[in-house]
Amino acid sequence: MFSNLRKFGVNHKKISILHISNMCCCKIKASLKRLKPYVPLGRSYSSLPGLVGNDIKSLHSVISPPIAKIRNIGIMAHIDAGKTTTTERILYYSGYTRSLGDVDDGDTVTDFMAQERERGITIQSAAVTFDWKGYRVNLIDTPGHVDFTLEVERCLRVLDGAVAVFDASAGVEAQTLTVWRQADKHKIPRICFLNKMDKTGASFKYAVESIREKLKAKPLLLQLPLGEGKAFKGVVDVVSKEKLLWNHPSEDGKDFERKPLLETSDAELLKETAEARNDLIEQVADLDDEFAGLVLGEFSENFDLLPTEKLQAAIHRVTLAQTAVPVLCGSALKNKGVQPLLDAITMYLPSPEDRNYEFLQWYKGDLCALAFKVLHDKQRGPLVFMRIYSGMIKPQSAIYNINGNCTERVSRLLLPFADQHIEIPSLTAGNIALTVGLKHTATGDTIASSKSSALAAARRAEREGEKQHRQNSEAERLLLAGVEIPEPVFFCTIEPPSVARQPDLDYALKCLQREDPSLKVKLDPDSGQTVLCGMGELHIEIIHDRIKREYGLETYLGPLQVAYRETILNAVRATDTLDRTLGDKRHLVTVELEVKPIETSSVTPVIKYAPSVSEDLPKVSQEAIENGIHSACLQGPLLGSPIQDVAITLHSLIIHPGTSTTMISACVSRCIQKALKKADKQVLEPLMNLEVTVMGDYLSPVLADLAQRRGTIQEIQTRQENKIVTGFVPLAEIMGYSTVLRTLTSGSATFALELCNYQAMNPQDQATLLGRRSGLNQVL
Ligand SMILES: Nc1nc2c(ncn2[C@@H]2O[C@H](COP(=O)(O)OP(=O)(O)OP(=O)(O)O)[C@@H](O)[C@H]2O)c(=O)[nH]1
Repeated sequence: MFSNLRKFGVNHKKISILHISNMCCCKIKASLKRLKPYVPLGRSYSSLPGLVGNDIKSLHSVISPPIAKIRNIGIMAHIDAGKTTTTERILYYSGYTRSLGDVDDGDTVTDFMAQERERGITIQSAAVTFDWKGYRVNLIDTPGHVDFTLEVERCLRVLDGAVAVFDASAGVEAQTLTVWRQADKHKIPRICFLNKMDKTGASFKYAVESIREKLKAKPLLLQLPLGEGKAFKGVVDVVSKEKLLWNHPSEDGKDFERKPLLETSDAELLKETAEARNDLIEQVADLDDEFAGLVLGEFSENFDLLPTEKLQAAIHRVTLAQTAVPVLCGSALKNKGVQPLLDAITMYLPSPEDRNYEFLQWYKGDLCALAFKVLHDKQRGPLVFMRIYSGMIKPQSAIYNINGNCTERVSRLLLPFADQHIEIPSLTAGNIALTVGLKHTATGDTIASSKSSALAAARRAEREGEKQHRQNSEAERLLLAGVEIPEPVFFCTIEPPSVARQPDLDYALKCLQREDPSLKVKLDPDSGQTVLCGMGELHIEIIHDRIKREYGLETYLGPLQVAYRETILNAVRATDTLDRTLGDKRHLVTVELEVKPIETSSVTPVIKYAPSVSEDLPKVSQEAIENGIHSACLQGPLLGSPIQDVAITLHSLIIHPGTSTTMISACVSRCIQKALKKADKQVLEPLMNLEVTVMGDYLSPVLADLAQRRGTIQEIQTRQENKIVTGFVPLAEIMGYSTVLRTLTSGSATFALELCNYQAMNPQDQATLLGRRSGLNQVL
């Protein structure tokens, strides 16, 4: 581990011990993989199909494919399942790259950010556009690391369909479960690709069973593998009863043999395939009435006569309805099975018009788009990736940002093609566009053609909402993103190299926040230092790295700290009076309130008013009171952490005429602080769901170590020769875990972490933490 990290350190000239330990997060393999220096891409790309020189006319036919022929697809998976390798093969076979990229060599197209190449993990989702057999495929590569779950969810929002890639030797892994649930939430039709069929331990049967059991999905086996592990040589197409053989393993896999199974030469295999096909037909017939009619009617006697196209059409419908998932298999690394996967993407996953987006009716053909990714390009400024749901975007035109309530101008429109971008004159519904010139649009913003168009859409949405008795606000109805941004769990201070460079740091952080809404930046009110808050150690490390690389700023990070929360254990009342004369004006407020514990798991306090207060309370005073409450709850009395699980009731409020709203807020805030100080207090710490995959031989030391980390084991399952340990562990105990786990297991274990909730610390641990924070206890 450390030798790899040192390599990283050398590459970056200077790297602190802190960063080395920060790097050691979450997924051992992720950090260990391929820390390589940045090498500019020496890849060769093909030009767009049908594009002769820069001929705009031929370009027009290329950029406006019929909507039925568009597929907006994402690839999702657990880390290391092979998303990037599969994407690389897809780009190669579709003709967009002329050579094969390799994650292990750090020269893939989608991992185009420098850090991605160095660390070998996919941080940013890059949208890539290519064609396959007359279809336009926009492919978004989603990251698999737990720190970037938000990024995955945001990308899912703009997809019409997804391919879930699995490591066939591991089946369904922790991160896939998370992403699968997110895809369920956004109702995204999926197909499964069991990758790594060439790997020792690969098991088609096991992986299919784990899809059935863990994902609670109905797998439709469209293929059977020909051999497993080293013997894997191709697949059988169950639908067409053909075998597909990649006979030359050393070659690029472009050429393969597709032969019908024959009674004479493949009797056994044909029998097995015919059985699998009959099972498939029955399964699909159970889920699709139209197909059931066909099967029970003219083909009931002999399923063999059932035309392939009819079965394919029914599988398409069932996939769209999400009542089952087609399953395919292959080995991206060994160049086997990727072309049939591409066929399946075009055949079974939906086009934009197959998806029923409710909000489209409100726009009536006007522009409606979602900005799902912002990148900062040194030459061109911010580049905003947009999914267009309806209408059209043109360069040199104005657009209206609903979230930002501002009008902006698109200067240029580009077709995203990894790190090549091709200028285009317009882009229509269903497509993914890359816009240049938008100065304020951030990731997650909804775009309309103009303010009046957005207002008209809002009115239509309101009428619809009234019909269905929905209570959403105008903005909520129109905003498409709907991605909840989780609260950060880690924070640390960040300092520029000199005070003079603070504005540069502020600018860099502002840009990075536009790209990544899960990054929070705040000012420490006591020290005046800038504080970075992120979703994980790796997240903060990457932000630090990008500031150096992209903005040329060598910044210094303070120690990484866990974001604790606080709560109270009993109800308390407090009264406070603020009496201040400023100039000739007297400001006088008296407030009496009660703070009591409730269970919400939220840092937003529940606010109540006693009837005597709520009568005749002017709106401005109410706003001032609530501002005071919210600001007081941001900093608890124990650690200065946010207060969770409280309800605040205002019992009395006396305001002297002429008192400013600022003074009302200040008095309420002070009174709450007073009440919180009187209450019995409790520190809450982030508790993580942990899944460790470890060889059986190393199980005991891993369990012993987890016990020392205050971990709770929930379950230990056996998966082939591995043990899968699931449980909970406090986040504070898991920093730098990857280094320890590696030492304990000779590098053979992997782990995944996810925030579960905030739990009360026991009195002893709390006392130790408070002692450490106040400097009284320096031992730990
Ligand atoms: N044996 C085998 N190894 C594979 C296959 N596909 C990918 N790999 C290897 O698995 C490792 C991970 O592959 P990636 O393509 O980076 O996986 P990923 O899912 O994109 O990983 P992240 O971007 O880090 O989430 C690399 O070492 C690949 O060479 C396969 O079909 N067979």
